[in-house]
Order: sequence, then structure tokens, then C-alpha cells
Amino acid sequence: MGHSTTIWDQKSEFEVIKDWNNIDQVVLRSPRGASARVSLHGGQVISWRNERGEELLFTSSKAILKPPKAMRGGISIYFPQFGNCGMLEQHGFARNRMWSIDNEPPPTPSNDGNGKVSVDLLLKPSEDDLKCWPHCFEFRLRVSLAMDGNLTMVSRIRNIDAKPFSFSFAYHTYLSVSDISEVRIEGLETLDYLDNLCQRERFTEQGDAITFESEVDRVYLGSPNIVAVLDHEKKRTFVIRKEGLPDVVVWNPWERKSKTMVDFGDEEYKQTLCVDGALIERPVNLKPGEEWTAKLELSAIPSTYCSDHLDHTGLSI
Ligand SMILES: O=P(O)(O)OC[C@H]1O[C@H](O)[C@H](O)[C@@H](O)[C@@H]1O
Repeated sequence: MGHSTTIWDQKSEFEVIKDWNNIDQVVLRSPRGASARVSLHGGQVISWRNERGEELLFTSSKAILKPPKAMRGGISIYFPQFGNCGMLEQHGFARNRMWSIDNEPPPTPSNDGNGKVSVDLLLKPSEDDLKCWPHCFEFRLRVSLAMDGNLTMVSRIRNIDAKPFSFSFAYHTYLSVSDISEVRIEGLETLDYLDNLCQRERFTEQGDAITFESEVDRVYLGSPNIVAVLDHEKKRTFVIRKEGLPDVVVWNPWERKSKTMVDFGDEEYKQTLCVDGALIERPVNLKPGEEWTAKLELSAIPSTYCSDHLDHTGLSI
């Protein structure tokens, strides 16, 4: 995959390689063998592997790996707009822009340690961005891989403009699953949701864990900070912990929609489920000089372990 450069830093160590389009990708490796890969195109996490080398995120076999569009898979950033609720391109421009590596990130309170490896990326608006979204901001994204293989993403968005601005946000996360019909989500029962398949009409979830037998495209509102995605066949549970992200988008295109997407295989809806920590219903209003922070932590653990230890009510992050 082209030439590679190893960058050493006092607190983190990562490797930068070039992809097929000559775009830099950052590779993080935990001492026990887990790894993550982040593309500077979109600041998108494009791979997350556990200690055994198993890929935990889905990437479509038909993904288009060339800018300007975001690659179909991994974890992409929706900012400053969700969907087509605004004047900007679908899901905002952040996922389609080139980010840079921030080699001297400002110190942060929740700093690494405990064997974490991390990289800090930075996005600032280009002149063209300012024409369609006239707000000066600095978006810092820290992607970290912990000793135990957990993946954490922390976003810090600072208003460096003279006037306030509002935005929506999501970590659009394509989890890799064995078979969508074997999967269920716990933690969203009884919540209200906006149904993107019914003009964003508001409904209430009826109380059971969420399972899948047709297209789903919903924004669950005011969710707890921990949500679990259980994959029975793989006996694996993804635990999603989030801070500053009240909403959760759940999306599976199912059969008919899959066939309309050029960068998605007709049958691939069976192998993935998108569960996004998000902030959509009530956009953030950020005043000049203010900073907004949101954190997402993903872990993948054996289901047997999980059902013993998961406590939706008591667990805090
Ligand atoms: O195809 P994209 O622009 O990447 O969007 C993929 C999907 O993202 C979200 O989950 C939305 O709720 C869906 O309505 C949308 O289809």
C-alpha cells in the first residue's frame, strides 16, 4: 500500500500509510494486537480489528474509495447537518473533506494513558465551505484505541467566529454483524423516535428489544448513554457508550433500498447494521469562543460475558 512513515510522539505512536488514492491513513495498534485505521479523507475510521484480527466494522465490497464521497462503511462523521435537513450536501461536508493530523493537540482533561494509542485530526472550513456554511470553526477529532481494544472517538468543535452557529452531528457507525435477522438492540425500548420512512413522524417504541425484518431508518430520541447490539450467531455484543449525544440513529436499508445504492451490494444489508450516536432533534447552538464535546466508545465483547455484566440503568461512562 505505498510507502509508509512511522511518526513517533511522546504519548502516542502511530503509522501513516498511503492508500490507493495517495491519501494518508493512520494506523493505530494496541500492544495486544487490536488495530484501527483512520483515513484523512473524512476523518473516517475505516477499520477496527480486535486482538484476533477480526474486523468489527462493515465495509461494502462495492464501496467507492475515491473522494469526493464518503466510503460506504466504517464510521463517518455527520457534521454540520443530518440528512437533507438543511441547505448543505447530505449529512454535511465533514465526511467528504480532507482532514489533517494535529501533531500538537491542546491538552485535554480526559487524556490518554493506560496504554492507549491515539491520533488527533483537525478540520477547518475551506473558503468554499465558508461560502455554503459561513461559520468559522475548528473541529478536533481524537481517535484512540485502548489496551483492551476499545475504540474511542472524541469530537471537539469550537466556535472561532464572531456569531453563534448551530449544527447536528452523528458518528455514522456500520457495525459488522453475522446476519441482521440474528441481531437485536437493547437500550432503546420505550423511547420515542422520528421515523425517516414516514416523513420524520414521531412514534413510541413499544417496549421490546429492537429486531429487524424490514427497512429501518429511525432517530431514537433522548436515549440512555449505553446501548447494546447483540449478535446471537457470532455470540458477540457491541457496547456503545456515548456522552453528549442524546439521540441514536438506527438504519438498515434492507433489500429494496440496497438495490438502489451503487456503492452497496444487493445482499449486504444482511451483514451490517448502522447504530449512530447522534445529536439531531435539538441541534447545538454554539456561541463565539465556546466548545462542544461528544464522545463515543465502542467495545465488542463475548455475549455471555455481556449479559452478566450489562446494566443499562447503573452503568456510567
Ligand atoms: O447514503 P448516505 O448519504 O451515506 O446515508 C445513509 C443513511 O444515513 C442515515 O442512517 C440516514 O438516516 C439514512 O436515511 C441514510 O440513508
